[in-house]
Amino acid sequence: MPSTGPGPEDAARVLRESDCIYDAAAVAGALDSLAGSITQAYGDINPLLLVVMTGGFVFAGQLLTRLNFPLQVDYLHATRYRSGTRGHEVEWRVAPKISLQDRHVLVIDDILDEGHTLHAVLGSCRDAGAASVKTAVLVEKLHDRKYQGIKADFSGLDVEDRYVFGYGLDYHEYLRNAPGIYAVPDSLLAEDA
Ligand SMILES: O=P(O)(O)OC[C@H]1O[C@H](OP(=O)(O)OP(=O)(O)O)[C@H](O)[C@@H]1O
Ligand code: HPA
Repeated sequence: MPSTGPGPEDAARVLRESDCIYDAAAVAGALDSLAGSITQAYGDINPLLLVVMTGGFVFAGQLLTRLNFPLQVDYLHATRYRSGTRGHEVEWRVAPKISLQDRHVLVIDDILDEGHTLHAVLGSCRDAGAASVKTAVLVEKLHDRKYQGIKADFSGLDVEDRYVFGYGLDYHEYLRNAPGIYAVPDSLLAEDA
């Protein structure tokens, strides 16, 4: 539980006052479609799926049960937003335990926003000797601030340029469990400043 910043009552108010842009059924449809594309690309090549914690765990969990082929799973923890809503430098907390050498690696994260996190993760996977590295995100935010024009190889849902939460995406570490993708009104975000 965070010691500073918004608390549970604030999170409840944010959930009440936010816009649901994709409900659970829409997310499930996107997951089915992503699972189909990922199965086509990876079904025969024994990939290593690398989940970017913390936000990637809900997406990864729901995606994995839709993938019916041999694969291994590991995780790493990199964070840029820490517990807030504004980005900083990418901070490494936990590295993968399984060797990436000569593996086909699929990096799984909740969102591609400005792309600094995925850019850093991709670089480190290549440095670790992966045979190939691709990325899958549940949500891609549409704006022109992408770091070095980075794109996800597999992407489920587009969102406009607003702070979003749900399905693993947090609002000050809360609301990762929200059963849809929600956008926070700018007026509430301004209260974080
Ligand atoms: O494209 P970017 O602008 O780099 O942002 C995307 C990253 O930001 C979030 O992680 P965060 O740093 O908030 O850590 P968390 O997963 O623990 O919430 C999210 O889970 C992505 O990893
Ligand atoms: O819009 C967002 N929501 C939650 N986490 C994030 N990390 C980057 N962008 C976002």
